[in-house]
Amino acid sequence: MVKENALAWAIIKDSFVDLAGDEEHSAPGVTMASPTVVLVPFCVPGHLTSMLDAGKRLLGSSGCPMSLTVLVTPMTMSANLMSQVDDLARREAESGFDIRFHHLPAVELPTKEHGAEEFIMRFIQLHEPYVKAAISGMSSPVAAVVLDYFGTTLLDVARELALPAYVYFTSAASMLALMLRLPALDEEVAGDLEAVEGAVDVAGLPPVPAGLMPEPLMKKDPNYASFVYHGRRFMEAAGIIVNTVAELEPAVLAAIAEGRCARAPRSNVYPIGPVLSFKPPGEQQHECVSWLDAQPPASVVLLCFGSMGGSFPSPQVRAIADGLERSGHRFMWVLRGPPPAGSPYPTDADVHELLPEGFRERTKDRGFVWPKWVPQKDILASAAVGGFVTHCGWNSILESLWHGVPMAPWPLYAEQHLNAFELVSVMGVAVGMEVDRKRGNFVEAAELERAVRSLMGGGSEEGRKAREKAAEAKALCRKAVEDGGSSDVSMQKLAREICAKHSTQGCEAAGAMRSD
Ligand SMILES: COc1cc(-c2[o+]c3cc(O)cc([O-])c3cc2O[C@@H]2O[C@H](CO)[C@H](O)[C@H](O)[C@H]2O)cc(OC)c1O
Ligand SMILES: O=c1ccn([C@@H]2O[C@H](COP(=O)(O)OP(=O)(O)O)[C@@H](O)[C@H]2O)c(=O)[nH]1
Repeated sequence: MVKENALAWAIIKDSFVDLAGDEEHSAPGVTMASPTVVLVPFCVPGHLTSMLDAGKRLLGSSGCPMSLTVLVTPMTMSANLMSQVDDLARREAESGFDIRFHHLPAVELPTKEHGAEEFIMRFIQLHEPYVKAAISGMSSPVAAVVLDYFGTTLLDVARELALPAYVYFTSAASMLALMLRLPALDEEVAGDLEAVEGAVDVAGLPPVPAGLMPEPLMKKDPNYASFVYHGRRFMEAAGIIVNTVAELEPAVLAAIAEGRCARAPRSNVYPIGPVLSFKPPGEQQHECVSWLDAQPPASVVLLCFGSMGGSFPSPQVRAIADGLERSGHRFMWVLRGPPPAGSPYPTDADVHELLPEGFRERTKDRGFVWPKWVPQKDILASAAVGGFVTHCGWNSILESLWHGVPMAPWPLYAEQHLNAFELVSVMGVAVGMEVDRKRGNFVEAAELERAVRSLMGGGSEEGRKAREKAAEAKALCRKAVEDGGSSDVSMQKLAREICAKHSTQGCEAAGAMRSD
């Protein structure tokens, strides 16, 4: 089972290795004369690929010719991640988009005495001189800088260079609203949020039970302080680009725009989602997808728990197995092995060792247990999948909604309890499931059985509503990214704004860079 604080730390310990370099990869023959938008992602796959895909959409929507320059920060680079970035760079070089990857030098790691998010913030801050030097030395005029939401310290660099800076938010608008609310909430609540009884008020959301707050917000430590810091600094950005769909989170987006979350209106928020990174076509069909192809429509419940989940202690594995067996439904269960010491990422599972005796034999005609990484997007695209038991990572949620698959939320870490709350209590696209956060997010077998039955058509009103709402969400998501849809319009507005700022502020920025 994922231990939330330990997990956050492990992510960092695993990810940070010293790697230096300043190679650049770009499309052959590309000249960088057009203005460039500089992306500064948090270099873990979920953040990097999402920002890159959003950037490509920006190029596609832009009225003026623009290129992208990705500043690759080796701060979060494991050798594996590094090679993934190189693959990505190679693929992009062939994609025809005008994209350049610029590797920043490694910096000395700060001490790790506090939590993961505070560490990330300070580490990004240490990159300031390199980011500034890289931007100042670019051969193309810089139109704008786009920062990861953990990287708001770099707003200082953008200000010094007189460049418009945007924040790219890879999670839900509800989490954004909470972060914008934090500076005021911090003053209102004297002690730790975990001691708050009842609910936390976030405009645009129903009262959020305090027990569902993201883990780093529970205790007022430096880690918590980093979230308050980002929440405050979001207000300085030229705009916040959010991977969400206006029609999925209308109330919370309105509250942000009208200044009911922060102390001032935050009008330049651009919901441009869903930004989903699809792999290039042509790869061989995965075994899981082949198995699904042989199942009836909407008959299989998928259980998959994100990049860091899927490994559970044996009482939980037994409870899942019992719950699935008793539900009587078809299932595809991505069961992973425990992460190696110091890593947050699960290993391939030894299913014979992990599963209760006889379980596979008894369920072989209707169940598929897969011990490794799966192509989750392809699986959710299968007509056979009728429900998704998910850890509620925001990317997984968007992928599920894109395919109209209703969910049963099993949040594990980060902001996922808040996401789960929104799915059930606001969007209505999920059936609630009781997850005992105090017992390491334990779910009892009978509770899983109940949720799966409800989700998959056991006659419950909640399940029927979730299926109906998920189908509606699918239509909303697809419409949003079509020409003239809300996300398309939002992206065009952003592109126009960047072009307009560039033409009016270009001279000022060029002056600021030259004088450095
Ligand atoms: C949004 O609030 C939180 C996010 C995170 C968090 O931290 C993190 C750290 C890493 O070193 C690597 C990561 O991949 C990672 C991811 C992450 O959040 C997830 O990001 C996804 C986008 O890639 C998506 O938005 C998911 O919903 C997030 O859960 C950690 C955290 O507290 C520990 C947060 O409160
Ligand atoms: O076995 C897996 C586990 C995860 N994913 C993908 O990894 C991403 C997970 O991102 P999310 O925001 O849901 O959660 P996180 O892993 O950041 O907690 C999503 O795109 C999933 O489709 C996948 O393809 N196969």
